[in-house]
Amino acid sequence: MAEVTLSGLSKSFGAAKALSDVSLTIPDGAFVVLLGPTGAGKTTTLRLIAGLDRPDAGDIRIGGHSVLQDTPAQRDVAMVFQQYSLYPHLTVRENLAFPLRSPMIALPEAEIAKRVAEVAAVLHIPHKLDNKATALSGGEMQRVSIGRALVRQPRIYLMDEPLSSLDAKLRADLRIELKRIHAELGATFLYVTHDQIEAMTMATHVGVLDHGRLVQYGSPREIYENPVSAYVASRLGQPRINLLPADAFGPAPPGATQIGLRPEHIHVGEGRDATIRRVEHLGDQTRLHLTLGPHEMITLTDPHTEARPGDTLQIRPHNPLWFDASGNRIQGPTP
Ligand SMILES: Nc1ncnc2c1ncn2[C@@H]1O[C@H](COP(=O)(O)OP(=O)(O)OP(=O)(O)O)[C@@H](O)[C@H]1O
Repeated sequence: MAEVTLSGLSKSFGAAKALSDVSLTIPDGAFVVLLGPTGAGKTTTLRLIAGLDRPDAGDIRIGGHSVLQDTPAQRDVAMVFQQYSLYPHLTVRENLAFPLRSPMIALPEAEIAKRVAEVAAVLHIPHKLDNKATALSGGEMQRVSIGRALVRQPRIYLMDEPLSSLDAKLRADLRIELKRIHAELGATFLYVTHDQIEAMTMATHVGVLDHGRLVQYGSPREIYENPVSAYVASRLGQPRINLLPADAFGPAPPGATQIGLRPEHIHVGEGRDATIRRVEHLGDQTRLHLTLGPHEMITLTDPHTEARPGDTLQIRPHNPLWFDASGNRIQGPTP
């Protein structure tokens, strides 16, 4: 286990700047989730820490020691990719044991057998241990990929959307398992996901990347409740935060050009008339799609709502977020 410190990390690929001056400390035992749209630099960050790419500038320290001169194996980190990477001709048992037989680790066979059995149980694949990797479903292969990282008990786990190819049930099960492994082993995780629920439920810290820059780093709650910009605010929250012209409900604080409204910022029962366009029952939430003058918004409502498309209701903002012309957050009173 170890603290990871990135200082002034930059990386370009030709003319494309993948990371710009990223500084970030991942405390020992933290579960850090990186968020950002495609191309923001998430995978590049993981690859630099793993030693699969070299930064153009900056330093990477693990446990206080710069690892820039270390090989990937010496760094003692395990990376799980979005796409499974198994040896197809080996069985699941052999795939899981493989990292433990490398010259740098070379554990006794009895210890290997024990770790393989433990990890297979965690990932619900003990009955598949003697199958060839090619005889597995996609979800099973991905579990074996995760298992290959877990058996090693590295100092740091780097995971790049490891659950995105799995079905919803398995994803939910493995989310709980990963969180349990994190809590039990006290391991340090750096984890990339586009999945809201993974970010909110697993992260101790969230880092938001925008075009290779780290724009905010804090607890999931801080990022959700106190975003520094409209961009950050749009990264968390389902439905997504509604961004409307600042004067959509009346006077706005000086400098504000946009008002940001999450469902909890929308008070229903008084204010401006909004028309219901659609009532969307998603099982775990019921969404109202609203039209407010020329604007469209989405909010949440009671699952047993009697509301119908075409109905009108009154809404007003309640402690909304305000943003200036550059999208930066500004503090302001509720109008
Ligand atoms: N090997 C490479 N060669 C050229 N350009 C690259 C390479 N790897 C990454 N890039 C570029 O660097 C930028 C950041 O890429 P990166 O893969 O880190 O993004 P990401 O946030 O992980 O995106 P995604 O969510 O799609 O995985 C992108 O513009 C990408 O095209």
